[in-house]
Amino acid sequence: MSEFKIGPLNHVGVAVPNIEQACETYRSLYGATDITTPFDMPEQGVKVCFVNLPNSQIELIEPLSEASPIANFLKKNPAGGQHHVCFEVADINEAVTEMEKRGATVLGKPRIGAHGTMIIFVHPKNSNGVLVELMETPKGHH
Ligand SMILES: CC[C@@H](C(=O)O)C(=O)SCCNC(=O)CCNC(=O)[C@H](O)C(C)(C)COP(=O)(O)OP(=O)(O)OC[C@H]1O[C@@H](n2cnc3c(N)ncnc32)[C@H](O)[C@@H]1OP(=O)(O)O
Ligand SMILES: [Co+2]
Repeated sequence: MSEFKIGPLNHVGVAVPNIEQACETYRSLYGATDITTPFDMPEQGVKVCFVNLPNSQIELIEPLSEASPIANFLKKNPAGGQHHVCFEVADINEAVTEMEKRGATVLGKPRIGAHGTMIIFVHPKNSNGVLVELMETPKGHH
């Protein structure tokens, strides 16, 4: 087996029905001060922003339409919920090859994520019910 392994936790994705209200919760309930302005990622079907923390990020995601990959999740969890965890990897193509070699189901093809690097998703059935995102480490990090 190759030496491939996951790196640091980059973010925890949280699906929310209303991103502005969720930002307000992190501000007023938890005192978060560094929250980015939400922006649309139509190719991912979500509006997204980040609650920046000293050691990681919470990624808030709101569906842009019924066709969003998070639409079903929010139907089942109308108040929102923890949606995915994201680990950094050195090389996304190596990640795809190794995940598949190790028997995991990679969902779709590598695509550009919200941090500007390539991402993939691994089906929750492969990791104890947790949807896992793997993202290439941004240049200049670590
Ligand atoms: C902001 C951009 C980017 C970034 O840069 O960080 C992102 O994070 S985008 C995040 C949103 N995008 C994605 O999630 C893409 C990958 N996801 C998918 O392809 C789908 O969401 C899915 C995982 C295949 C599920 O699709 P869905 O339409 O919900 O299918 P089902 O309802 O049939 O679900 C199948 C099965 O999986 C369970 N499930 C669904 N979502 C999750 C989840 N987030 N965590 C854990 N489990 C999940 C669902 O309950 C079903 O289970 P069973 O009923 O037991 O079969
Ligand atoms: Co994400």
